[in-house]
Amino acid sequence: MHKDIATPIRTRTILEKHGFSFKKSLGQNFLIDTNILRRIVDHAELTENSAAIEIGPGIGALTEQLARRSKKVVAFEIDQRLLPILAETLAPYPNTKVIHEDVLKANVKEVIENDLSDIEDVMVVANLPYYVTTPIIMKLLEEKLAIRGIVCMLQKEVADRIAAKPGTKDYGSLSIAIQYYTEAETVMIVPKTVFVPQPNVDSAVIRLTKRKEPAVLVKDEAFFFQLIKISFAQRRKTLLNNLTNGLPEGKKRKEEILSALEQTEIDPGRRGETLSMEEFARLSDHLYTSFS
Ligand SMILES: C[S@@+](CC[C@H](N)C(=O)[O-])C[C@H]1O[C@@H](n2cnc3c(N)ncnc32)[C@H](O)[C@@H]1O
Repeated sequence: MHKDIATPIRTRTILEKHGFSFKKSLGQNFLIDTNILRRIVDHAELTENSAAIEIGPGIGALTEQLARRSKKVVAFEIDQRLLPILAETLAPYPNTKVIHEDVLKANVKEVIENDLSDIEDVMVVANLPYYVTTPIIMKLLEEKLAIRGIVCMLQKEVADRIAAKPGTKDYGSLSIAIQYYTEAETVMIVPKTVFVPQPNVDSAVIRLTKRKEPAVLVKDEAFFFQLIKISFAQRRKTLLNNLTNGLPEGKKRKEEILSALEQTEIDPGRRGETLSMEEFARLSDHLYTSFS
């Protein structure tokens, strides 16, 4: 077995040897604790027949643990300066492949079809760059990729919002958008001390297990998500207020909204944060029909 990358001394040695300096703008906070990395990988429940897609391998600390526990790892790294480092640290792991690309611009579907065509079980596992956490997760879910789920480290505050239930202060459009596609749970809280440099915020690991079907079936997905965004536009306002301000202009708009609320048995005085996803779905279908 090769020496673990993720120890404070080994990480420092590798970085110094290559004269690497962290770029805050790329969310570069590297993990230096092998135990934490192993526990992250545990939560992905990989087998020797699984593949992992990693976003932002850094110097390969998580990649190494994934390579030991799966058949193949494909990692997207935006920072060219890390490529020679990764070539060195991942040399003992021929089942790894690094793609030098911004994951937000990458064709991940094609990578799964080409590089992982022989693999049935694909998980995304990552210590995400915090400046683009939400766009990355939403991209992976909206593109309806053939993956079992996502296990990723992110800001604790974002993890709380993603896993929040109706009626709580963290519940909002992000909770619904992600829980529409997945079952979301926070599986670990991670202290700042296991990163170099230490981030300013607390971190958590979440597991998103993809649903076979979305959590609710709606007539029009785009309208459903638009309705949710509008319903949370001003959290302190009532649903009726937010909907009247946010939905497209129309002569009878307010009456239509009131009638849809009445028919779906939703009190117009409630706030968006109290509505379950099922209630939003019912309301969305009613309004969609009366608006089109
Ligand atoms: C939080 S660090 C994680 C590094 C390593 N996986 C670890 O756990 O130590 C985030 C990594 O994502 C990379 N990164 C940032 N933005 C990216 C993007 N848009 N696409 C791919 N990689 C990105 C950074 O260069 C950095 O290596």
